[in-house]
Amino acid sequence: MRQDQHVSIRDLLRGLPVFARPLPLFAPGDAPDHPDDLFVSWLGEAVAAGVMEPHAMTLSTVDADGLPDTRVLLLKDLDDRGWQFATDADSAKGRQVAGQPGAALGFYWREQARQVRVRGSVTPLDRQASAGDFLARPVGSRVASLASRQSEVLAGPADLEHALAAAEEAVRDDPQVLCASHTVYAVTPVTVEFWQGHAERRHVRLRYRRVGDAWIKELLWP
Ligand SMILES: Cc1cc2nc3c(=O)[nH]c(=O)nc-3n(C[C@H](O)[C@H](O)[C@H](O)COP(=O)(O)O)c2cc1C
Repeated sequence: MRQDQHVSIRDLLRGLPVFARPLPLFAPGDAPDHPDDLFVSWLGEAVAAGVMEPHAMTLSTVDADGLPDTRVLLLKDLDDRGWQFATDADSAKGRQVAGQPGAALGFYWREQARQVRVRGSVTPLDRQASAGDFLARPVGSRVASLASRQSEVLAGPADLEHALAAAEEAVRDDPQVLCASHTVYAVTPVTVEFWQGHAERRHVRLRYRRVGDAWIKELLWP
């Protein structure tokens, strides 16, 4: 990169507005005792505010060499079993969580300058739950999962086309066919942090920390 290009990119980045819009207020004193309840309430507010894909979240994991990795996934459910996502157990992330179950989730709802961070450990749900999740997906998604060797090197588009055609046929022959590697995982949190951005950087941070069966709420310096 040339020096003059670098200067103009830096100027571009530093000139971009941040949080220059009306933002919601967050009164942490009124927050519920359980982080899931606050998440559900914030998610509802994100949906109402028109946030695109508010259920999209980063999942960060660590590989066998201790190198972090991250990617975006969809949150599929949230209940007593944890914060759930579905993916291929043979994918990079599937192998990473099998070796090192520590993981983090991150949501960013830019329209509201809200961030939610979850840290905890990942465990697969039982085969029945994963099978049920798989069969509930639209046929195109099932075909794509059956065809995919997610995260492996793809030699060329033709290989994908062949795999998709074979998967389509398999689903036509047996609409109940399962994808053995399709797995629902649950993150059991140890901390969940809610962050409300503020134009003058008076951000509000509320962290829930699990102690035994209880949740401790604490404010954090922004
Ligand atoms: C908005 C969005 C939603 C996604 N949802 C999923 C998902 O639910 N499950 C999944 O396996 N990949 C999903 N992906 C693709 C992943 O980001 C990623 O490319 C893929 O899972 C392979 O990741 P890996 O190689 O680290 O295992 C999504 C991507 C985006 C941008």
